Amino acid sequence: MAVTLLVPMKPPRAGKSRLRGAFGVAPHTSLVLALASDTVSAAVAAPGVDRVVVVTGDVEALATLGDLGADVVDDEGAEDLNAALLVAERRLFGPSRAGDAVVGALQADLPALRPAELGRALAEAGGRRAFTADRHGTGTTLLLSAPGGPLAPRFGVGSAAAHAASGALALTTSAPSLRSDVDTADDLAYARELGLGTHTAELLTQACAVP
Ligand SMILES: Nc1nc2c(ncn2[C@@H]2O[C@H](COP(=O)(O)OP(=O)(O)OP(=O)(O)O)[C@@H](O)[C@H]2O)c(=O)[nH]1
Ligand SMILES: C=C(OP(=O)(O)O)C(=O)O
Repeated sequence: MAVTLLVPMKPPRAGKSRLRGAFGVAPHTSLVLALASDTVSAAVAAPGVDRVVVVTGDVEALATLGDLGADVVDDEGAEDLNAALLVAERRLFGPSRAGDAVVGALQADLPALRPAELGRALAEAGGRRAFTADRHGTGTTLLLSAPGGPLAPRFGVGSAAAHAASGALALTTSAPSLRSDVDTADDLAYARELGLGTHTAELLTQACAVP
């Protein structure tokens, strides 16, 4: 079963506004890129993942994610996150989603992500449309289609309940690193306890070293 993971991202200067200043003097774009670099590196290495595709309105600003093994594609001016995912799904698989490929959406702010935990979630889904809720139980960090089926994303406030209501299976595998997206400074502290990936850890060290 081939799994392609879409990783939606606003242009880095615009995204993750709630984290502005959380890394002291580090530029905001560096912070957004570090979080995404750790996410992409782990996703590319996860068992069962064939392809990782970053979907964004600013391909140029995120080109370095290509060096980590992701493809970076334009969201064609999509108006929001769900629309950007639909644009990429259509672009990669065509309008009818023929074949048995699984498409997923993975949040770009999972700096503690462990490849094995993502692999366990894919294995538990086992070809069913499924999702992982974030550690608060309200948001969604990963949504997977059934083979050949539509992703039908419902990201946004209360997305875990929305995905469950749409018939997606709530995965129960213990995967703290997959559930720990970083929207706030508190989330960053939590991910730090789990163990940050090298890009985010190094940026944090540099930011703290500057008086
Ligand atoms: N390509 C694309 N990605 C988006 C869009 N809107 C949100 N995203 C991305 O989807 C993910 C989750 O979105 P949000 O939780 O709203 O995150 P955010 O807007 O970056 O963060 P805040 O500004 O703190 O709310 C983030 O990686 C966003 O950058 C969009 O219109 N297009
Ligand atoms: C958009 C979502 O993510 P976040 O927690 O980053 O706002 C979501 O969980 O649906």
